[in-house]
Amino acid sequence: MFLLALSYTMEAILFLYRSATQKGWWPSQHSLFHVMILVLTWGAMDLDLLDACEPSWPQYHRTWILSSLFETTLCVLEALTLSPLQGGRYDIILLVLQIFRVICSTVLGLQARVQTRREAITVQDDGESQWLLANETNEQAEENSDVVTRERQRRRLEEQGWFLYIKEFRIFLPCLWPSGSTKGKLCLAVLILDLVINRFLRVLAPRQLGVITDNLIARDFNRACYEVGIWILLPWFRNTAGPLGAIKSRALMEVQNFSYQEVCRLAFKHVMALSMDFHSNKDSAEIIKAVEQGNSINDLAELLLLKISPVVVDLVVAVCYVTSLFDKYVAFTTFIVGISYVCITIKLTNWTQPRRRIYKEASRTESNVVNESLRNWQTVLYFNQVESEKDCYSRAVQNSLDAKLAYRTRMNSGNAVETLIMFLGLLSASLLAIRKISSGEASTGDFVTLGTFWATMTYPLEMIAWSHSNMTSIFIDAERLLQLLRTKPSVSDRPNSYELDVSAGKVEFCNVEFSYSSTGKKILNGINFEATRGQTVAFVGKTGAGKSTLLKLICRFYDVTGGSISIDGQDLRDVTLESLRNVLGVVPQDPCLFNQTVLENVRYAKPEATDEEVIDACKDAALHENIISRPDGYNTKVGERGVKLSGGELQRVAISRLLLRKSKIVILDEATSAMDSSTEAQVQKAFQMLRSGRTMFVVAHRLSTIMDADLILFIKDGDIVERGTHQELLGRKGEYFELWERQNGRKEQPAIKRL
Ligand SMILES: Nc1ncnc2c1ncn2[C@@H]1O[C@H](COP(=O)(O)OP(=O)(O)OP(=O)(O)O)[C@@H](O)[C@H]1O
Repeated sequence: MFLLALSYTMEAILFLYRSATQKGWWPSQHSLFHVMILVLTWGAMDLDLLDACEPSWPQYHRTWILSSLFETTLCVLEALTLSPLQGGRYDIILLVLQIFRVICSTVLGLQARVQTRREAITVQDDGESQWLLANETNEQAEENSDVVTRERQRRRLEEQGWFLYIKEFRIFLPCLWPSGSTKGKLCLAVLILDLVINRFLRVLAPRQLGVITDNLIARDFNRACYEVGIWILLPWFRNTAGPLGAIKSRALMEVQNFSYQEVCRLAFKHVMALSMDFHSNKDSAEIIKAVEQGNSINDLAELLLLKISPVVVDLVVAVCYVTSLFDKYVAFTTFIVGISYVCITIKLTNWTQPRRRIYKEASRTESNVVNESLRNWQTVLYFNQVESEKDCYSRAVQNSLDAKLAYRTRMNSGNAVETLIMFLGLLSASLLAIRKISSGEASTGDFVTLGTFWATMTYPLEMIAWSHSNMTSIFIDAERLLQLLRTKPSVSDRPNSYELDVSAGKVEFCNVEFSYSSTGKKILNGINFEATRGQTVAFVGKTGAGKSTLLKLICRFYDVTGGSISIDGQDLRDVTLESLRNVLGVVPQDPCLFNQTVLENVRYAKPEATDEEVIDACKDAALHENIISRPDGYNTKVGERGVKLSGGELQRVAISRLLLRKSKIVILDEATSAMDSSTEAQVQKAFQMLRSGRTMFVVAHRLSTIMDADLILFIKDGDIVERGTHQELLGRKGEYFELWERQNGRKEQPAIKRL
């Protein structure tokens, strides 16, 4: 850095000395460009470094690479203009100084690159471990929350720059590349071909206008008419309604459809595979929104293929073409205006982004508020809170509108600055071109060509800047989906997991301990018992004792934190989740139904079941009469989550599913709690039939329903405090006996403390 500064000082002294002694005080055109480059180089570096509160290696990397590019350009220009005859001592010293600076900035750029990579590896390790930590210890409903993760991603973007940030999105690559589809590949080839043809057409159209102007000035009208014909034809070819445009649109649609489908599939599959701790901690509206916004990643295909890659080609072509028309100075002006435009636009976009984030957040909150209120409509009415909900929603809408206004204001200011740069650029290029025409080195037609071509040249520049801001938006929208995809399920198949083989149906709990990661509180403390085929094990105890948790562990919604659960000697953690869930039949505490017909809901348990099988299952579950009494019978729609059914009917639909599926291991979590006693008695009969040949686990508060269980476990604060059959437990006269007596009215219920 010190050497570079020294070289610049020496150069400044030389420049002043030479101007004063050899060529007078008026600097040459070449010297002016020289100064311009210096200002731009250091301007760009300062902009980048000053922008960050704490400059980091990626920023040094960017600035040195930029500096090295500018210096190399300058050096080449210097070498080209230096003729051996004219080149005096000072010019040669100047050239040597420039070569020195090229070497210095390149070395510094490479060093910064190495440091950037090192930092990246450290941060990645850190990130990975945090994710793994998150999954293994499952610490975080909160830490894993959107706000924290988004904030961390935003910080990473600021600290590491775009390159490393974009790298994180590589998991979307398979969705964008149609590897398995010949049609998709063909469409990509069409798009690439269109790009190549378009590059030629972009230059030919302005050139044609110049040729027409020259012909008109030369009064060669016949030739001018012919050239006009070609001139009209060229834009038509390029037009979206032209033949090329139509083919391209079709191919683009295919590619976009492919990526859209792939992203949706990937997101859905991943979210469905996530574990219960994730689903119980996340707001489903938030997840849906994330998947929806993640679809904007599809636009990436279009952006990368059709917007960014052609821009580089267009810029090179523009510089070469303008050089051939006028000279390297006009071309260089174009180039410099382009670079400044892009740099400043990127800076302005970064300046606008925080407001965009706030706006997005506010609009998400707005949709969450309305979602929550609608979902809890009944609760709102019970507590007469319509007014307060309305106020809350109005506030959310107002916040969203304010945030939108702030974002749009910043965006418009940025646009004004960008347009100003382009106007100034056009002005300088036109003045330089007029100088060439006045000296007879270029024709009037060339000026017309430049004017028309400027619009063509500015388009790629605008496209780079637009792509940057658009890409920022795409990535921000996709951030949420990225978080989801990076969240690994806390319960998943182990690398060597195998298919569960159930023969004796022996389920064994061996010193099982468990605590939910979100609270860390121990729920189960060393549970031991076993059950074999044909046996029914019932869990009883006070609410919150840990009964449902035991059932969730059999389903492996969570992994035990101590001890083990096995089925026929196979540890649940070693078998595949799919094979485990294939042998389980569950009636949960709060069954959920799809908003479909009763028939479809029951058949969900066994898609290949015939209508007769479904009806038989419903009859066994004492549901048949209720269904046929409805006008649409089995085709009655049950409403969202089954709201059109009573609590008892809902439970019976769930029981019908279970009876239809005939699983080897049956789990009933207060399956009949919402039924009247006569319906319950009918359902119990069905359970009696189901018992034989199956291992059954039952949680029940009404002890009369589990009296004939082979083993009753009384759970208290995560421990089995009593075990045995109904008669044995009654004989023990312990906690179970007390509960039984209370339920049968022979003992007083504990007094409810009055407030
Ligand atoms: N997802 C969860 N995260 C954290 N704690 C939980 C979670 N689910 C349950 N708990 C807690 O674990 C304890 C045991 O809950 P569990 O549902 O197993 O009780 P239970 O005996 O089935 O109660 P009930 O008879 O009321 O259904 C309770 O204190 C409960 O608050």
